Amino acid sequence: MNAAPHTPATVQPARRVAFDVVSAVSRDDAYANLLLPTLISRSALNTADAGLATELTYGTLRMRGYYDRVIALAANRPVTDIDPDILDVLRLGAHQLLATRVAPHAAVNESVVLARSVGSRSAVGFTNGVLRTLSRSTPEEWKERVLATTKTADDRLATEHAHPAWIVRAFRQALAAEGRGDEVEALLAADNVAPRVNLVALPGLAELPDDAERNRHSPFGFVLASGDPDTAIRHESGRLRVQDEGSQIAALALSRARPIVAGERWLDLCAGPGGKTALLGAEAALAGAILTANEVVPARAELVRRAVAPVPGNIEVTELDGTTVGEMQPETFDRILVDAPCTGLGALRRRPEARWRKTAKDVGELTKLQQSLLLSAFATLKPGGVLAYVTCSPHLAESRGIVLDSLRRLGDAAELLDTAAVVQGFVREPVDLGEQQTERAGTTVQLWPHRHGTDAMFIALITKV
Ligand SMILES: C[S@@+](CC[C@H](N)C(=O)[O-])C[C@H]1O[C@@H](n2cnc3c(N)ncnc32)[C@H](O)[C@@H]1O
Repeated sequence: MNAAPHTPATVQPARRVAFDVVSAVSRDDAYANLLLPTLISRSALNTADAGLATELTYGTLRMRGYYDRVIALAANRPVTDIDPDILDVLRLGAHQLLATRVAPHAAVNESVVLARSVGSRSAVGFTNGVLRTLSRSTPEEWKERVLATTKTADDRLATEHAHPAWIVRAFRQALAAEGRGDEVEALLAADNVAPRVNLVALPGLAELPDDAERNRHSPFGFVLASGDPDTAIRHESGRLRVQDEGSQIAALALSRARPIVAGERWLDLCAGPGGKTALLGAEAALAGAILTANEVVPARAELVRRAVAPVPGNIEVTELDGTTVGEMQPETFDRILVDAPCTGLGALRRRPEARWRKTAKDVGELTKLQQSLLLSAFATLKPGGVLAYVTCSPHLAESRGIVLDSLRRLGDAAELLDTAAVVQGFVREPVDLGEQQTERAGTTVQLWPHRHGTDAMFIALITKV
């Protein structure tokens, strides 16, 4: 057997953690953002090792599709013919060799030790051989070779930026709808850069800290120039929260759609885990509105209760199926947020494995639920009230498609508001929204990671005539 000389005897703890997470994601559909912190703490990794484990895990999961194409070339066989555990070892090794500063001999040797702990003797030799082949060419040479095997322009983009081709097509269509189809590559690249931790200071409840670097658009959003976000959040007992800037803009689009009259009743129909509820609750409390939150999954409803604990106003949290609320409580609320369950294609930069888990089929199933939640919300909206339909997906079927279909079904009873004008009215800097498509004088808003530095949130404000 030709295992490398000087191979360490045991698997380094950071690499063990990274492998355990990557393989649990491949095998058991585990969520890396939940499992990784658990395993880091169980293995008592120091800060440097925790950083290494995080980088190896997230980098490998994010670029998995690309690494598989490289591995197939280096191994001279399809990755489906490779033992799943060994394939995960190779993916971690490929990430170290192609995208990190880990010394090539260390990347190969550590991978061989890992392979020995999970595979047969022949698998150890195979791992050694494939990674040595890989280490003999530069990352640029591998990229050239892999891209030479692609057949279409979209396949090339999908391969280079490690996105499934159906997602590339969906992104291109959504960008083309606003005359910006040529931005698709910038969007794919933005998805591969982990964003800094973004926070919100709940209005009326917390001040921006001294070392806050303010968000470009959200009046309450910031990142910390220095210091640890967790410490700042603990210090402010939840009045500072982690929240993407796009989510803040979506919640504020509803609360700022028109002046608030004291005593208004608001509903957050799909509230879990409660990020937007907390911001809406703070806005409601400032103006004397009464917020109810609803979330059908009990464990997530519990997270909403925790999220709103620091917010005044006794926010009630119910656990109803949102699709039934319209029938049960007709014409009850003045403002409603429908932050619908969606594919989450707008938040891929924060969920590295999500792109490989979703399929085009998920879109069809979700649109049925989205449509019925929107129609139920419209039924529980008072005449003259405002509803915000929001998704963290730019897929046209989940965003504009649902809105246009609902407007068609609701006829003269519903009107799309000028959502873009509402958003431009409260943001700190004007938002570049591309070409606006108007629908009976109304507009929608689509935010983008590459253009706005936010998740790709979609927002449509609808009123009941
Ligand atoms: C996109 S998430 C909401 C995120 C939340 N607004 C926030 O900012 O933290 C959608 C939520 O809708 C919930 N949901 C799914 N089906 C539902 C239904 N039929 N009725 C109410 N909530 C539902 C999901 O459990 C999930 O928590």
